[in-house]
Amino acid sequence: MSTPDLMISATGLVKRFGSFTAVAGIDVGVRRGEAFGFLGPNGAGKSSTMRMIGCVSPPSAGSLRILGLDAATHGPAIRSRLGVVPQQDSLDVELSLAENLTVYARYFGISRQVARDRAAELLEFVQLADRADSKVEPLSGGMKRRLTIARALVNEPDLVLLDEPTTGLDPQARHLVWERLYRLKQRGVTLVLTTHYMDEAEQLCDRLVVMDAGRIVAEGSPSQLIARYSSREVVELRFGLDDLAGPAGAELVKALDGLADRIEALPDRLLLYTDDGDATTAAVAARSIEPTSVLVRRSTLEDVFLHLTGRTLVD
Ligand SMILES: Nc1ncnc2c1ncn2[C@@H]1O[C@H](COP(=O)(O)OP(=O)(O)OP(=O)(O)O)[C@@H](O)[C@H]1O
Repeated sequence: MSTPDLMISATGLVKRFGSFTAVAGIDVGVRRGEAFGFLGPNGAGKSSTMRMIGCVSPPSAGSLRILGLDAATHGPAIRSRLGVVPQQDSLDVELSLAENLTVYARYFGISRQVARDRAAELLEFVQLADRADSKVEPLSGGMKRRLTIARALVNEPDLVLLDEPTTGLDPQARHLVWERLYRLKQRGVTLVLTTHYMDEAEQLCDRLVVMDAGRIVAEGSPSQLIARYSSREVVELRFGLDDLAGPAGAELVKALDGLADRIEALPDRLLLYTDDGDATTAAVAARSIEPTSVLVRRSTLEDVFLHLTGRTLVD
């Protein structure tokens, strides 16, 4: 791929805090128009990576080019062309929704009239037009998030960075944010987001990297990752906690030997990775094993993460 098509190009990117290495040498290439995700648990190094990409935190080592420019030498020029949605909303609660956008627009040298028009358009886009003149304070978490997204679009960026865009939101509010982000992508905007929600990554990302302890442990589209690191289906067998603790749990796993490609033991359930969930369920029953419940589902990125790291994404 030619360099102009790469919105972000990182090679051997490192972030150290004193003797601690938060990002341990990662290579990333993000193409124009795609939605790219960093998926990983808390502490994986996602935010540290995003802050380097946002040119607010200098890399400790490695090379980083954003929009074709060197992040080390062109920070202000890059920042002026990015949209940033930080993990914590930093809205001015004293101002109205529209004023939050117009005041922010001034940082980019956008004229008052253009800022006013753009604010009206963006509030329409995030479905908050009817509250343009209300104060921010009483808004719900989901509305504040949408307003923060609108604010990030004030300078008409080609590249928007979103750090955990829906953390802390209820399911309905999350879906609304996903839907707006999807529309943004349809308009040709490149989205880069971090998340520790596998469903968010599956919904939004064309391509993603799975991060753990500062490193990239896998890369691909959600379906490629699932095909590569998991089976088509998963049979979840739930048992009482006592059934799975210690030797009893080990006995159970042994009793299931040969029924699945792979078995993962979690504190409250066993996961059987298989291409035919119903056949596996029948085979379990034939061995007179009696879990408290059985669920057959398709594999998700959560299963990919579990396979790669031996841990679940969300505790
Ligand atoms: N300013 C800092 N000084 C020291 N350590 C830091 C600093 N910022 C982050 N870290 C550490 O670096 C590691 C990676 O943090 P980071 O915030 O990048 O992870 P994350 O994947 O974004 O997780 P989260 O979802 O919790 O934000 C963590 O162990 C964190 O404690």
